[in-house]
Amino acid sequence: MEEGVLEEEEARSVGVWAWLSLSSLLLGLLALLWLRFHSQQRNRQLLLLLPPGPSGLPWLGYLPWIDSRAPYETFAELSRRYGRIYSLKLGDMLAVFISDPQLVRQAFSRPVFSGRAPLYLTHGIMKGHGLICAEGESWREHRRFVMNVMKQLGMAGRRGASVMESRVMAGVLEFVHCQVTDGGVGGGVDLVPGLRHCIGNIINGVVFGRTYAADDPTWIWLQHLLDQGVKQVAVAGPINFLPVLRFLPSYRKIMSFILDGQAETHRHYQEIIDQRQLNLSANQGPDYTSVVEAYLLEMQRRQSAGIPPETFTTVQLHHVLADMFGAGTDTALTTIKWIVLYLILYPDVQERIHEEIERVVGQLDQGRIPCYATDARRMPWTEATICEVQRLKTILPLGVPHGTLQDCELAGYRIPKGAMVVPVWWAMNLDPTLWPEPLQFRPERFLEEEEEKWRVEKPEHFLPFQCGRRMCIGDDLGRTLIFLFTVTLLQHFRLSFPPQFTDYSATNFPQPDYGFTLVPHPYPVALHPR
Ligand code: HEM
Repeated sequence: MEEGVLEEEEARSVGVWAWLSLSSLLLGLLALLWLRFHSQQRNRQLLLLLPPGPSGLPWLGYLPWIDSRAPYETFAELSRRYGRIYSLKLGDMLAVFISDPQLVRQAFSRPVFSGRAPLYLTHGIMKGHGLICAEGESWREHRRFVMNVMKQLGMAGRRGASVMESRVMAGVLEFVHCQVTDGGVGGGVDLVPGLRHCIGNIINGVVFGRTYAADDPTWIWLQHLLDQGVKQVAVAGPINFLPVLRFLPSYRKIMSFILDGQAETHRHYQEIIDQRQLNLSANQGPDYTSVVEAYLLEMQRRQSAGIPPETFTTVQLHHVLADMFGAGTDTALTTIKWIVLYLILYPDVQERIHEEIERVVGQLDQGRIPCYATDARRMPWTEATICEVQRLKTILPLGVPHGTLQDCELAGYRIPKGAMVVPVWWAMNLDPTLWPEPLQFRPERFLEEEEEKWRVEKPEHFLPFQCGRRMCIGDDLGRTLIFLFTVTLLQHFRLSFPPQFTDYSATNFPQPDYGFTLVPHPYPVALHPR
């Protein structure tokens, strides 16, 4: 009996040993295969060539050949010469330019392309803080968090419209009423100050949970910083690739403007944060109505759960707020400036939109205001016109560049770690193989006719908010804002140039200004009440 048990145990332990040896053998084999695969991949990558492209000068690279007023034209021209992917040196940095939407999609969906290029302004000044300049775990956590907050604020509440849409509509109505009471009717007015104030305040509401009066000195100063900051950052462009330039007197002035502005802004943000903190403590509730409140609640939650405050810090909060304000205000404002310009240049398109407004929203005296969630899909001409302006006058003609986190391969070429990857939207959005007669303004290209009704059809290669892992997180807010401004403005006014203004025609345009975004040359607007 005992012998039987011993034999059985012996057999079992032999079985266990055999099983263990077999599994270690298998694991060893797998590890070997994995190592072999990766070294093959690595060797393969080392054998691959960089994308083709023009050579440049030592130390400067291709910088001397770039058109400083319109760099997007230089890079689009090179796309036509070298094809859908090319590379060149900017100072010390390798830059890879892509002008094929499929390839942009393919690259930007991969984690290895989700970094930001190591530019002096993003890495040297912003130090990778915030959202736009961040990489790695801090970026992932903050992106997830802010996207969730934007979703919550964008959801319809118990009383119908979402916090977001109500805020947008309040800003739009303030803007339109200012135009009526300021006497801009019939004569020429500059819409930009009013637009900047109202769009800025919409973003302020979402980001900071507060708005400013138009004559508030702090707000005037913040708007000046945004306006000038965008221009100065563009002028400081070469510093990104040749940081040593910052010691030259002309650049030193720009750098101190940027750095002093940043320090002052963060000081002001801290006052808002302290105020929000007091409000939260008084309300004692888990609800928030702005990004800043949501962030403070998250910091509290992490503290009570004993999570080390490594990424959700006050410094991060300052940068996230600045990123949201900057990214949201400038892009939406610039898009609306282009839309108004095209509506004036193409009165027949303006009239079609007005017909849609009358049919779907109704005349002004009927008193209804437009609603993005319900009206947009019933107003295809309006939607198509907005898309066509976004295509033809791409406000970010070189997108927002990414950076590579590791050596990798794309389209059969080697892309080294730390390269800047630039989508050349200026070339893609004007590519005749994607958009027939690309220089023509034709909203119909976004429309399909179905049972005598128009339907908006956006091709896959239309990507104004870019795509993939870093795609814009304010796209919904941006679309809502642009739609509601356009529709409400046209519900109130017919737009034209004042008779004496002849700087623009459909075929003759003054050169746009290029800073961070592509901005139309200023123009006055005559507002004719409907
Ligand atoms: C017409 C309006 C807008 C346009 C055309 C636009 C476009 C873009 C583009 C092209 C990017 C780069 C995406 C990438 O790197 O792949 C971006 C990123 C971003 N946008 Fe927008 N945007 C608009 C409105 C907004 C608004 C309203 C907000 C928020 C208030 C916002 C917040 C951001 C942020 C935080 C990022 C950085 C995302 C990241 O790096 O992960 N944007 N936007």
